Amino acid sequence: MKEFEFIKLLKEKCKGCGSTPGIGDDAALFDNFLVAKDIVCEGIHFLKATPAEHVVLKVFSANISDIAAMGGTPKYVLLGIAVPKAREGEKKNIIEAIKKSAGLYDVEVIGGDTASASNDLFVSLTVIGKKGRFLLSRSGAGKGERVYLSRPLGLARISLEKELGADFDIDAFKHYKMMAEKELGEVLGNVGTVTSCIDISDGLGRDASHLSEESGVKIVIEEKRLPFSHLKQFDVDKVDYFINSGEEFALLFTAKKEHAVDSYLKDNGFEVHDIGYTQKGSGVFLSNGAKRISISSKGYEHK
Ligand SMILES: Nc1ncnc2c1ncn2[C@@H]1O[C@H](COP(=O)(O)OP(=O)(O)O)[C@@H](O)[C@H]1O
Ligand SMILES: Cc1ncc(C[n+]2csc(CCOP(=O)(O)OP(=O)(O)O)c2C)c(N)n1
Ligand SMILES: [Mg+2]
Repeated sequence: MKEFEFIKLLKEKCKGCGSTPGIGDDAALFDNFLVAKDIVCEGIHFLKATPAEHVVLKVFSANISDIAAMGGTPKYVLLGIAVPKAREGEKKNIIEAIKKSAGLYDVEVIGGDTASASNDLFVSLTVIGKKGRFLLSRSGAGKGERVYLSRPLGLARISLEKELGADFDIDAFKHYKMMAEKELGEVLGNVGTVTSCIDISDGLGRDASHLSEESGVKIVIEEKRLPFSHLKQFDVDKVDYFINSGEEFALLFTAKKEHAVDSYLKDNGFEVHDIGYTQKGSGVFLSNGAKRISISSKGYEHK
């Protein structure tokens, strides 16, 4: 049973547990507080050889990103960590990295849990944030809206492949340094015209498909609108790397064209990209002239 089937079954079984709204969005909402949790595991999100300080920043970014995707402001985190013997010498660096990451995102570490681990390092956060004026969800997109992306995608995958041994001229640890869109998320949660939002953790295709499914609309990404200049120096299939790069922590969101959210954001210092539109139907498609291909499953899913 893979990740999304597991979550679907769990959601069915846990229906009626009393929390509103519960499983299904980037964070849950309780009394104007947003709560989210993400874990990173050795061998899955990072390697045995990866310095722990990079791992710590990644787990912060993944969690802060979920609050940004709901239009909120992250405030507090609880940190869970299990450190294996082999990383004993890294413990002081880990503490420094926690302090630095919390400072970068202006959140306070208010608790957590610490354990030893037999072999692998695990780090997890629970993040608590304040709701913005408007709650952004995966389910609010309507048909006939524009689809916006906060920044170009692809470099996280290229740098991950470099860490895994590929010969790219890029920092092998860049994918640990992809920062969450904290400030943009706060702005999006206050404009009032953003209809839905999700962060890019698995990849554009798969994350757009979560938004498409939850909102009940088809999403069409227009290839000619995708910004590719950041991938110029890399000898890769630019479209594939753009739509199939996870752990980017960019935001994908929708709004009606007449609300000109992109111009408003530009006036406020955020240059976002208008990459496509929604329409009646289902699925996520990449269009290039008359050609349309399904990209709903382009991205990462845990086994
Ligand atoms: N083990 C779990 N127990 C309860 N809820 C879960 C679990 N794993 C995932 N979820 C919930 O399922 C939804 C989708 O999870 P995920 O795809 O990991 O979202 P995200 O990319 O925001 O972390 C979220 O609402 C998340 O809280
Ligand atoms: C060693 C290693 N292999 C593969 C990856 C790529 N990778 C691992 S998990 C993941 C997707 C995002 O992780 P997930 O736990 O699903 O985050 P969430 O969607 O819950 O925020 C990606 C792209 C990696 N970072 N490191
Ligand atoms: Mg998650």
